[in-house]
Amino acid sequence: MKKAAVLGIGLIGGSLALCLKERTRLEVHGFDASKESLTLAKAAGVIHEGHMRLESAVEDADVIFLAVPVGSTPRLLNRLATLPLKRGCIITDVGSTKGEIVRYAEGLDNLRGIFIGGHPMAGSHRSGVQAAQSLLFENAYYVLTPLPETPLPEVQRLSRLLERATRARLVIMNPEHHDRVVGAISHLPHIVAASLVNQVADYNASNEWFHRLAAGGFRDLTRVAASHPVMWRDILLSNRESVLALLEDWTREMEGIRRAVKDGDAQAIEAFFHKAKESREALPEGRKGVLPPVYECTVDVPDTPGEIARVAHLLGEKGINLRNIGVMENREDRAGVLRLVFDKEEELKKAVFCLKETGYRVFDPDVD
Ligand SMILES: NC(=O)c1ccc[n+]([C@@H]2O[C@H](COP(=O)([O-])OP(=O)(O)OC[C@H]3O[C@@H](n4cnc5c(N)ncnc54)[C@H](O)[C@@H]3O)[C@@H](O)[C@H]2O)c1
Ligand SMILES: O=C(O)C(=O)C[C@]1(C(=O)O)C=C[C@@H](O)C=C1
Repeated sequence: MKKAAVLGIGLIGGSLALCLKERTRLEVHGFDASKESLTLAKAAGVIHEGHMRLESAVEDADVIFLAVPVGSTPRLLNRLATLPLKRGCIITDVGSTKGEIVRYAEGLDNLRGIFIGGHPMAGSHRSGVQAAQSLLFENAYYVLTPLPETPLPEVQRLSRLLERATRARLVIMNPEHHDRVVGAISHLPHIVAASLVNQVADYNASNEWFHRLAAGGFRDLTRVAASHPVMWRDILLSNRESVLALLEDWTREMEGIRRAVKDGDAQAIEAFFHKAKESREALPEGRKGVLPPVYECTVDVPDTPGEIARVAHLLGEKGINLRNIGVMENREDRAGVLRLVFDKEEELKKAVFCLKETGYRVFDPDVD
């Protein structure tokens, strides 16, 4: 493989482009409807080459990634179907929904290339190439949704490429199954977060204390309500069936707790929270769950220049090897949260000790 084309150089397309540039030998070409995004991407070294014309972006490409909102993906697939793509090229996407897109691509007889649906289970409420980062997908699941007739060698070729570039965990799923699961753990939660924020915004309109007093609980719960409205509009419309079924279950759940509160049913209320606490605590997190061992911690640092270098220097002085260091993008209001990854548990332990001793606030998922 020599050339990759990434269509849509935003948060996900830009992050993928960075992964491909940093960890493969592919020449990475970007295409975007926004000239500004392309200019930014080129200037920041996210892509080798930027294109406003789709034809030149995908010409001779061995692999094509579609990274635009899911509502725009079918139109882009239509356009690809009119182009003389390289024989045997792999076309994949990163959309948050899979059923509709995979079936659409399947129906395009003229599409030269092998389509394999994809979805990296990592992201952020931020959007645009400015938010792109090459560590975004590390240790996250990356779902591929090939159909039974998709040639296995091509699925393996794409898996290997993505594994190397993103350092994610590749898994294969049926597209409809993906949509039911991701509907429950991503799409419904985004609706609920947005509805909470909207409800409180209405109260706040006549009394500003609602926003002023909003503390950790509200903020933790609603970070994703700041996500891109167009992206989420498209996701709900594309996964309509699953979302409707989930909203029905959600309404039933809310009715249950409403009734328990109304009836003063202490036992039912406690059981409601008890079940949630147990399930939340059983969620696989980092090395505690099904993901492979990751020896990592996060460190709160002041948002000032030179802080990353200071932490790296401190650890270096103690002979502690850092595998990776990155600024976490998904913790609102904590711009200075550094994620440190180590190869060995003992290195993590030494690092946590030394950082705490120096006065840093460190969060170690195994201890805290
Ligand atoms: N944001 C997340 O957390 C996340 C995570 C996983 C997957 N996804 C999926 O990734 C895709 C991209 O999301 P994102 O967060 O990177 O969005 P984004 O807004 O950051 O980037 C989208 C980019 O696509 C460009 N674009 C939009 N329509 C276009 C078109 N028709 N032709 C060319 N360029 C076009 C935009 O200019 C923008 O640069 C979506 O399908 C989304 O469902 C998002
Ligand atoms: O971290 C976030 O902000 C995200 O919303 C990421 C998130 C999610 O976990 O729901 C959002 C959409 C994707 O398709 C995959 C991941």
